[in-house]
Amino acid sequence: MLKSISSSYLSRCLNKPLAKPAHLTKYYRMMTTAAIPDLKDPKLLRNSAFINNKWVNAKSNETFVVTDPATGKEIGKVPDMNVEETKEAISIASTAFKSWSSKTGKERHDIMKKWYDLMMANQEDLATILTWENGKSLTEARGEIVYGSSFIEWFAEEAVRAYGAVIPSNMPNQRYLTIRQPVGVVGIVTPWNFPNAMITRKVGAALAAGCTVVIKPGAETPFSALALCELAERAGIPEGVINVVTTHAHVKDIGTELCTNPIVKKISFTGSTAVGKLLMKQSSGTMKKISMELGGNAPFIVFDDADVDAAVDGAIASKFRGTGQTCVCANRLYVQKGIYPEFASRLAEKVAKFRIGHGFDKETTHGPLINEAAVKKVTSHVDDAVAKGGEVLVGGKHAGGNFYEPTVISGMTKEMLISTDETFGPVAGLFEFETEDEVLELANDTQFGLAGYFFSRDIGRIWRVAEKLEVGIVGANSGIVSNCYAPFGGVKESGMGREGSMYGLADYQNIKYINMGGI
Ligand SMILES: NC(=O)c1ccc[n+]([C@@H]2O[C@H](COP(=O)([O-])OP(=O)(O)OC[C@H]3O[C@@H](n4cnc5c(N)ncnc54)[C@H](O)[C@@H]3O)[C@@H](O)[C@H]2O)c1
Ligand SMILES: O=CCCC(=O)O
Repeated sequence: MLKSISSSYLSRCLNKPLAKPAHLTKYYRMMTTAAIPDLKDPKLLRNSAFINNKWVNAKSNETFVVTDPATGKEIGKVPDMNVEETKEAISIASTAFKSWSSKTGKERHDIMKKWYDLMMANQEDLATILTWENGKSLTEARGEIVYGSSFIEWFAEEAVRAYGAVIPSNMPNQRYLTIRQPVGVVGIVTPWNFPNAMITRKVGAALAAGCTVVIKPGAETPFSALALCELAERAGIPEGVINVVTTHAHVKDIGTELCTNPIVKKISFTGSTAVGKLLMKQSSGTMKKISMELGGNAPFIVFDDADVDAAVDGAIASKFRGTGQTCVCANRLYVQKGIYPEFASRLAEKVAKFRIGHGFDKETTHGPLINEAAVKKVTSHVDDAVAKGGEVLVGGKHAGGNFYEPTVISGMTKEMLISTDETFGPVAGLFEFETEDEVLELANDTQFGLAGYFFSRDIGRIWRVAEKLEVGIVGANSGIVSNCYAPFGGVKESGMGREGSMYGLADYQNIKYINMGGI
């Protein structure tokens, strides 16, 4: 690696000082004054679990508090369900499976389409609930509702396309056919960073295939999951097809129940690689089908021949979406020597204009991190980089509460924590490189393989690099890669299975081969 450039050099490139923007210190005012918008339909804010289309409390009457990550203030309490209640939900889902799986694809399509329409009709309320519990800006939350709803629409349309095959036979008196059947009850465990879309991406495919589900949402963001249930019921989704068990204290036990209960035929998980490995191990005893959407450590490569403006915009979109808390966020930004100063200065200049604050404040571009643990992790990554010689160009400080300044660090090296560990926060660490071979080796030197990005205008290089990156998703001259039409999923320790797209339904189906003899 080459020696990093200095900030004074960058300043000269920019022809102005890279001073820290004063507005970053104003977030306290925004944080405490942001008013929570009234919901047009207050019934969407439910504070009970949802089993068999009934709103239920924990039999123990245990609850847990959900807080606004921007202020630390309580939003409300939801039931802390336990293993017994999870067993009941699984059994109810199993009963519901008989009738839901017997419906035609068109019947399932019609109900799911109504659900999609209701989500879009209630976009603003769903976004408000999402911002409140997750912290992302209202603009981003509105976008997540469109994104999340799109999976219900997409899979409603896929419900009628569960084709089988007729296979040419080698026996004159036999015919070979395949049909696709739903796997059964699915246990779904989702994280807080996309409280709507991580649920709909799984539930859309499951329901379209004819499966029924028991969902355990992230404890930080149960209200988005419950609002989806309220709309599902209004759309006519029958009793027992969608069940949500909320918990904070019993996460491990409920996870174990979902993974070991023989009625559950599939586990679909989105979250950290460590928990994914545990759930997979626990599921092996009953040989469940598995989908794992796990952690990433995405490389973002800018070659000398890139369109710099496009690369900077791509880096911002990829790195700072959700305040850096997405699994496909760029984690290591590799910039070729010839373009490094220009890219670094332009990126720093744009990041300096970000405005952190409460997600409901109109001026906020980036919300808080989810909790104190996240702040600690980001702080440790920045401190480690600085201690090992990294130079902070913008940000670099905890800004109080769960806020961390959007940060750009120059002069990263592979000895630093960020090169191996997913930061999951608003820190863009810039590594300088010289050759294509060198950067490919660096980019692939990780056990993760979810997303990888690069910017180049050389068509040969675009093919080469896209083929050589060891990831499930490539952004070639593109910083935003997620949509319902394309397959989402990783390789290596980033998981298995694909969500969304023409491939997503198959993860919730078994192929049955029928040998018809006596012909
Ligand atoms: N690949 C993807 O699609 C994707 C999407 C979002 C997040 N992620 C990853 O998720 C991580 C951040 O999310 P997180 O911190 O909430 O992850 P996490 O693994 O801690 O939690 C995810 C979910 O698992 C539950 N959980 C935690 N321990 C459990 C246990 N022992 N048994 C059963 N369930 C358990 C949590 O309550 C939550 O619902 C990052 O690594 C990120 O990359 C991946
Ligand atoms: O955080 C992971 C999911 C992000 C996405 O769907 O783009």
